[in-house]
Amino acid sequence: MSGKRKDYITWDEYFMAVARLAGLRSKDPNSQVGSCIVSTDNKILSMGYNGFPLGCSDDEYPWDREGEPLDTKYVYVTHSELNAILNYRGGNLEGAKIYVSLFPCNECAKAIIQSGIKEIIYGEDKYPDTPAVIASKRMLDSAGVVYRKYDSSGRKIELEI
Ligand SMILES: Nc1nc(=O)n([C@H]2C[C@H](O)[C@@H](COP(=O)(O)O)O2)cc1CO
Ligand SMILES: [Zn+2]
Repeated sequence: MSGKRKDYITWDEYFMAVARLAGLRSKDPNSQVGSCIVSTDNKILSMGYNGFPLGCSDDEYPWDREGEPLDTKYVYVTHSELNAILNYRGGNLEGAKIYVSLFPCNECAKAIIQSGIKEIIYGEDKYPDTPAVIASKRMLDSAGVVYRKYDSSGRKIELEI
C-alpha cells in the first residue's frame, strides 16, 4: 500500500486549468479564452490566449463588440486556439489534443484540422447557433476531429501567487 496523495488533479483538470490560466492573460473585457495543446503522451506542447497580433498595441486597437467592423475587435483579434497553434515551434502537432475554454470558431477549426490536431476538449459552447460554430462543427465532423465538452468536477483550484 503506497502513501500517495488521493486528491491530486486529473489530466483533464490539469490541462483545462492551464488553458484557463492562459486565458487570464487576455485583455478582452468580454471573453478571456485560453488554449493548451497536449501531446498523445500528455505533455504540454503550447498555450495561447486571445489577443491582438504582435505589434498591434492594445492601447490603439479597439476591444468593442459593436459598431463599424473596423472599429470592433473582431477583425483584429487572434483567437486563443490559433495563437496556441502558431506559438508551437517544435514541428508537428499530428495527433495532439487541444483544451480550449470556448468552442472553436470556423477559422480556428480550419487551423486545428490542418495542423493535425485530432481532439478538442472545450469548456463552454456559448455561441452554438452562430454560423461560425455551425460551420466549425461541420468541418470538424468531416475531418474526423472529435470534440467533447469538458466534464467539470466542480473542483475549485486556488493559488496564492
Ligand atoms: N473559440 C474562440 N476563441 C477565441 O479566442 N475567441 C476570442 C475572440 C474574441 O476576443 C473573444 C470573443 O468575444 P465575444 O464575442 O465573446 O465578446 O474571444 C473567440 C472564440 C469563439 O469562437
Ligand atoms: Zn477562432
